[in-house]
Amino acid sequence: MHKPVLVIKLGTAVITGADGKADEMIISRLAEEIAELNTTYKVVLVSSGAVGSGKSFIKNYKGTLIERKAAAAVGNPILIQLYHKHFSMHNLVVAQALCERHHFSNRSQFLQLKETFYEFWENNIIPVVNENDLVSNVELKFSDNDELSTLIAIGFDAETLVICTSVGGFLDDNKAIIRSVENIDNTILGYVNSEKSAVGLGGMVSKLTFTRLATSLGIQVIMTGLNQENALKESMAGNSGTIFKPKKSNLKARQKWLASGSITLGSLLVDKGAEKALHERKSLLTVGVKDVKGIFSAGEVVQLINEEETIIGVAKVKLDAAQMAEQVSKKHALAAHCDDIVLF
Ligand SMILES: N[C@@H](CCC(=O)OP(=O)(O)O)C(=O)O
Repeated sequence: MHKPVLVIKLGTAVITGADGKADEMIISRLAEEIAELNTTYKVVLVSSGAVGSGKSFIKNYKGTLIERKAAAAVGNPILIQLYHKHFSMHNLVVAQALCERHHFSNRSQFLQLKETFYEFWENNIIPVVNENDLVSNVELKFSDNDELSTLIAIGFDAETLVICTSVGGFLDDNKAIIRSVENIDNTILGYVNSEKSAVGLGGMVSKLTFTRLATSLGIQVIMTGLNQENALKESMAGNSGTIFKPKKSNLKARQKWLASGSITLGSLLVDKGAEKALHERKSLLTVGVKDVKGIFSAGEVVQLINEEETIIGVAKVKLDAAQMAEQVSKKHALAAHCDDIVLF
């Protein structure tokens, strides 16, 4: 039986209580629901909450980056033990997958990750993913687990990404949950404020950015809370939370992976001539690159930005950021091959 991939992202505020510790009631309910969903989907859990679960072990914790790293390293095993405890009651085994950015920006590393996840599913094991905070420095961090779960959903060509949040869905100006969103247009963007939960990293702005990318690549995104019985089932049936409808996408798996690079940190500013050539399916030469931003290695995916500062696509580059910067506007070196470029 073909099982589509279902990615479920759990924000810090939905799985931890006021004391910062993981809420076992929520995890137990989740285990019950996932045991059922596991019969029809290949499930991936992306769980935040490591910092919250570990921060009480760090003296005078104030939330600096180094304290967060240490707290996450303590909190991750605590969290995974809780998942193990509650999921094993439903004969489900969990595996911990701590990811870093290069596991996504480098295609061969991503394919290794993918192979291992398929091995998990073959063995009826549920991967529980989190960022490997311990070794993620400022420049290379994911912005938050909304980003990580989106990269996973795109890379695995998921049918659905469920983002579980403490607000229970996407709210309009009257704080009422909008049930269904066809297009993330200016009206929808107008409802967003930049508030975040006190404990999480990502706010609604980040959720909407990633939701827009995922839906544009054919993935249905659902935002929901978890504090009611059958929360996942109800939201997937359209009875609670918000469903963001997917767009039709004809991109192949590799092109989707390339497109997911539009949320990486590097970018190339291309001139008008190069933009025209890209639309004629030509490769990108360094002479058409006006500026280089961010840190990236050869073989990674970066955004392509035109002179009007619009993101026009993504490219897997042949040179690293320093080499690219050295060649900018001067030489006709190959910056990205046309097969490695996806325009939006
Ligand atoms: N890796 C961090 C997750 C940070 C994060 O993205 O939190 P959230 O915005 O609540 O999903 C942790 O486990 O605490």
